[in-house]
Parts: sequence; C-alpha cells; structure tokens
Amino acid sequence: MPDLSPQVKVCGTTSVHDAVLSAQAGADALGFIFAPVSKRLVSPDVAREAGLSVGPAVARVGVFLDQGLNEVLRTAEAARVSAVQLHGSLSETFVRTVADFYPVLRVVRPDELPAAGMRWQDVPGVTLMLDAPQPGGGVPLDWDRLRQTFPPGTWLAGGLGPWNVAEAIRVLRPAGVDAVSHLEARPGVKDLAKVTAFIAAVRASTP
Ligand SMILES: O=C(O)c1ccccc1NCC(=O)[C@H](O)[C@H](O)COP(=O)(O)O
Repeated sequence: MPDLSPQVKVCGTTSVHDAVLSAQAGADALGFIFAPVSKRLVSPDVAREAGLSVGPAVARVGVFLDQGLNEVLRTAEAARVSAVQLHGSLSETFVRTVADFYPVLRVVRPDELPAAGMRWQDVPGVTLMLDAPQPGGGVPLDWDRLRQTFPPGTWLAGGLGPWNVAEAIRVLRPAGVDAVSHLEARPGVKDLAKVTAFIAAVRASTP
C-alpha cells in the first residue's frame, strides 16, 4: 500500500536539539525561519548545523518574508537548505528566479485563491502552501469554505495541531502540512510530546 498521508514540515526550528527531536519523531521537513520579524529567528550557521545533524533524508526549508533576492539566495546558500519557503508580496519574476535555484514553497492566503492556484499550476519547482494571513500565528483556516478553491498538490498551514490536523487532511487532502505554534513549549522551543502527537496524527490520517 502506498503511503497516502501528507508530508509533514515542522517549522520554526532554532537548535540542533530540536532538529534531531523532530527528525526522530518522523518529520519529513524542518523549517528554519530567517525573517527578522519572527520570534523563531535562527541564524544560517545554526540552521546549517541543525541540517547536518539530521542528514539528507530530511528536507531543510529556509523561510523568508518579504526579503530581497540577494538576501534570500545568500542566506539559503549559507544555511545549506534544500528548499525555500516564500511569504509576502513578491513578484512572479522573483518567485521564478528563486525557483531556478531551489524548490519553492510559495505561501498564499485564502483570498488569493483560486487565482494563485491557476498562476502556479504546472510551474516547475513551485508548490503552493496555503497559510493564515498572519504566519506563525496559530490560527486555523476555515477548511470547509476552502474546499472548492484549494488546488490539488497544495500544502496546508495555519493553526494546525495534534487535535485538528486529521480533520484538515480529511477536508482538503493537502500534499503536505506545516505547523509551528501548536508544537512548541514556548516560541522557538519544541515540545516533544506535541511534535510526536502531531506527526502520529498525520500518519494515521486517511485523506
Ligand atoms: O512562524 C513564524 O514566526 C513566521 C514568521 C514569519 C514568516 C513565517 C513564519 N512561519 C512560517 C511557517 O511555516 C509556519 O509554520 C506557518 O505560518 C504556520 O504557523 P502556525 O499557524 O503557527 O502553525
């Protein structure tokens, strides 16, 4: 039987300890936030060490919000990430240029659908992620209202936690899920029990 459960990204990793913890719990991807506004800001050096500590089977995603092209590419290179997640008001050219270097998770808000789905479908190297208007805010989206516009192959974020992720998967069938707020003991520090329960709930889900 193929595994039909979505990929799991644990975002906001700020230490080698938490990277290992999430990888051992079964995360497919770790997010490293390089947006200075974030409470989970991490340096490229720590992200690189954390990435090395989990090995190549776990994707390392550099997360950016409205930052310049030079900053994105230089930081991604310094941190040795394997993919880049782009939040904010960015031109199509900007996103396509980053996608020439890294697989891109392009983050969009609910009000940008269905247009964003049509714009990015079939663009090589770009995958959509639907997130709440406030990234890292822990507020879930209204999945039922999104049923009609949620594009196939899109990732889902926004207020996901161990108790609600199975329902989100059942309703929208995302290709991947991503969370941070509800997996933490405090901002930037993971809670092992929450991370483990979240990944178990995803693996047990039937889309
Ligand atoms: O989490 C942050 O602090 C953050 C700040 C600026 C840009 C992006 C940020 N997080 C990106 C993520 O991938 C989060 O996991 C995603 O927004 C979901 O967050 P949450 O609703 O807290 O699970």
